Amino acid sequence: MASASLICETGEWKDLKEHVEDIKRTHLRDLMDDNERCKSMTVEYDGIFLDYSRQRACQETMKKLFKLAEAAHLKEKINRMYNGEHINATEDRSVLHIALRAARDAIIRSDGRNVVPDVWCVLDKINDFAERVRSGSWVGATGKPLKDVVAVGIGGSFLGPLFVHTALQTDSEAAECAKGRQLRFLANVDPVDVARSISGLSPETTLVVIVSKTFTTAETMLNARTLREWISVALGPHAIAKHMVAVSTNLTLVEKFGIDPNNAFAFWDWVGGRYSVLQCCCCVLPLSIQYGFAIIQKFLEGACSIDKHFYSASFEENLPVLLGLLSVWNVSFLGFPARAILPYSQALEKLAPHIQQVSMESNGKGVSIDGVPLPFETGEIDFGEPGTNGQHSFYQLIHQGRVIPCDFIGVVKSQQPVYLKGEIVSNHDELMSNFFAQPDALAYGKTSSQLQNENVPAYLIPHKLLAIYEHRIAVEGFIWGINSFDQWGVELGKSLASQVENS
Ligand SMILES: O=P(O)(O)OC[C@H]1O[C@](O)(CO)[C@@H](O)[C@@H]1O
Repeated sequence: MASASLICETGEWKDLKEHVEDIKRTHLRDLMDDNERCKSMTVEYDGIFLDYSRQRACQETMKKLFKLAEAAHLKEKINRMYNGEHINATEDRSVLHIALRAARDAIIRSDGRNVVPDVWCVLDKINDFAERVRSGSWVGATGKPLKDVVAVGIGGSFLGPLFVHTALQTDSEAAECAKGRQLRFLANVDPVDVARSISGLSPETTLVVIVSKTFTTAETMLNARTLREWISVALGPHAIAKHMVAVSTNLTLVEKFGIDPNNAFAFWDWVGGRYSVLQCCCCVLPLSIQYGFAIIQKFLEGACSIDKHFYSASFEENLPVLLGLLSVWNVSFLGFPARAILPYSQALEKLAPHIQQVSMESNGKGVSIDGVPLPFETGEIDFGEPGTNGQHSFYQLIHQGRVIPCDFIGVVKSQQPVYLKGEIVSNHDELMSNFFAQPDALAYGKTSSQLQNENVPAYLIPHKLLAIYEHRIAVEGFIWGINSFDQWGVELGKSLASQVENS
């Protein structure tokens, strides 16, 4: 008999299990015909419009999921996270990525200390450093401005910054700020990735930013040594001080590597590696050099808006809570383990790879946070591509092979409007026609003309999306009663790899 502390032992869980039979007797088409139900399944906050009416759920389902949230003490767990309690029990740490984007005057405590001033001290240092590099007052060993950056990191120290860079590259305001600059990423230990990351770059005009929370990750450290060699051979060992900086919690190892501690940007162990996309350094440092701090500050403000919403909105109006509960419903009750992330925006091309890590590394667990083996599966198998590319790739399986819950993400206003003479709609509206049609094709729901009459308000902005997914993943873990903030399974792989390397 599993411990009573497991969520699957509660009456609320069993009630939902029985409810599955009711839902199986319905068809999504019928659920979609119930206008009152569909209207009750839309929520809007700060320019994000969520329509979850195409989920195989009814209002009764939602009521039962809110009761499950109570049984899981969801609100208490959110409060404990925001209060800086060590909810990452296995590593005895707070989980305070919300502090990374808090307003300067906010008070967020970890172990009794308000950490927000520390965050802003680093943000101000980044702002100053980025401005010096961008303006040319910080130059390389031969006196040339550093117009190119190679960010070395892997996992959350790579996928998040890559996602944001991909989203900003085609934004006209951001692109203007980045004129004449290149930002490259080096993640894989494969020397092909090294070659690609420095192809066409000169050491004289390149700044290497080593991004590593631990400063021990084997791939990152070998890549850092490889680029250190590339710079030293071209410019001499003394050049390291001008061409390499680091972001890490481990300043001792940063200094041991040969980087001046004054050129290191510290961050804290209360930030999980994959939750660090909004980390002052992992993301903000290379991107502030590329685009300027002002653009990135908007990004932080967007995430902060979602943090406030997640903390204060009722569960019925709470975007991350609704999405997290629906994920639990799909995985643990309807038996749909996968989730497709389908942004109808090429700028969001790297959202799915990033969320894959945040979600699957957080919630792919086999024991509860108390170490009790779980009699049910947790986590989602995330995958996705931007629309309409995915429609010409894997959608067939979703249409006629399996039921796969999908996150269709649409953006009202294009970054790059194009409207050819003689075309019925603009290129962006051609894209959005598919955005509206596909969910209905899958759900046999409303016709596209009905949908187009709907008043889909303000556009999605990437940073709010990220914060929503971060908190949605935390909600899933809180409900499943697991630790979404450690990754011991991955650690095992790392230690085995170093054993193989040594042998
Ligand atoms: O930033 P670090 O310490 O180099 O770790 C890189 C990545 O490796 C992991 O620890 C395991 O994949 C991730 O959580 C992290 O983002």
